[in-house]
Amino acid sequence: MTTSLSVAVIGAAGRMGSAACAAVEGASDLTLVGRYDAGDDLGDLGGAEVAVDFTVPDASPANVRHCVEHGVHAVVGTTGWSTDRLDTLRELLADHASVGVLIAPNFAVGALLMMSFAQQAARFYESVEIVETHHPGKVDAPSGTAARTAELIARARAEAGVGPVPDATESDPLGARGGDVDGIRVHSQRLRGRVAHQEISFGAEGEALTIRHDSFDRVSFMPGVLAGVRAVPEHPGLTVGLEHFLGLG
Ligand SMILES: NC(=O)C1=CN([C@@H]2O[C@H](COP(=O)(O)OP(=O)(O)OC[C@H]3O[C@@H](n4cnc5c(N)ncnc54)[C@H](OP(=O)(O)O)[C@@H]3O)[C@@H](O)[C@H]2O)C=CC1
Ligand SMILES: O=C(O)C1=N[C@H](C(=O)O)C[C@H](O)C1
Repeated sequence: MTTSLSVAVIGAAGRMGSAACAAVEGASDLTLVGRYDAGDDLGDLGGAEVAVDFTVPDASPANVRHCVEHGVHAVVGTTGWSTDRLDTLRELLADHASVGVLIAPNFAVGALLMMSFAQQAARFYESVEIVETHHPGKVDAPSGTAARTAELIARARAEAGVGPVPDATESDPLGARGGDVDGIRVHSQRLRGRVAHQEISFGAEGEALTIRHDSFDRVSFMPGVLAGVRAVPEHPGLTVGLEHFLGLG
């Protein structure tokens, strides 16, 4: 007899949370036992074994703390997990050794491949910049995916001994050169009609390489969310990036 894994969704009325509820309800091996939104008491999370968090950067750490302290594994898609926040979560998890938390900047398999390909390419190109495009309802910039991609590229460049990206800009009073994540320029666009898109442009003498991923619909994230839910109970401690559950990390 197969048993069903019980799942709660926090941020259930949001764009991602509502899609996650539908995905869980559509999976024969999972049972949706709770939907929570702003102002709700998370309580025992309806007896869930795994909670999924798609809320807002300022709320997610407290939600995840609540899950961990109640022995509930967590799959987190919410952005804003800075190094400090991750360190605090690691300390908390040290006291709850059986609990697993997955923080996933992007659940779309193509986005994971895009980041992996970018890491591979990073050491071969002197120049690189990232442009991310999202729907205008997004509250944070740059996207978590762009920030993570920039970190991975910067790390790969540093390991290979590649120097700074060349850039002669001396004056940029309007910030037209974009944000700087670990020395990588990141540009954010917010456009009606878009969902989640990213393009990484590499340049070297006489050539260019462009790596692009598009999520046209939030269904693109759902196989990854469900894979995270199924795998997280088997991975106690903190995992950053779904790629580590898919053999891509
Ligand atoms: N990892 C990935 O693959 C993806 C990650 N994301 C990320 O997921 C997050 C959510 O995105 P999205 O669904 O578009 O955002 P939405 O604004 O559509 O949804 C957020 C939901 O969270 C609710 N909420 C706010 N505060 C709390 C709280 N303290 N406790 C419980 N619920 C709360 C909101 O309620 P109310 O509106 O009443 O405040 C809302 O229903 C963002 O950080 C986004 O970047 C998005 C897509 C993919
Ligand atoms: O807010 C979104 O929509 C998305 N957020 C995540 C991010 O910030 O990277 C993942 C995806 O890009 C969609």
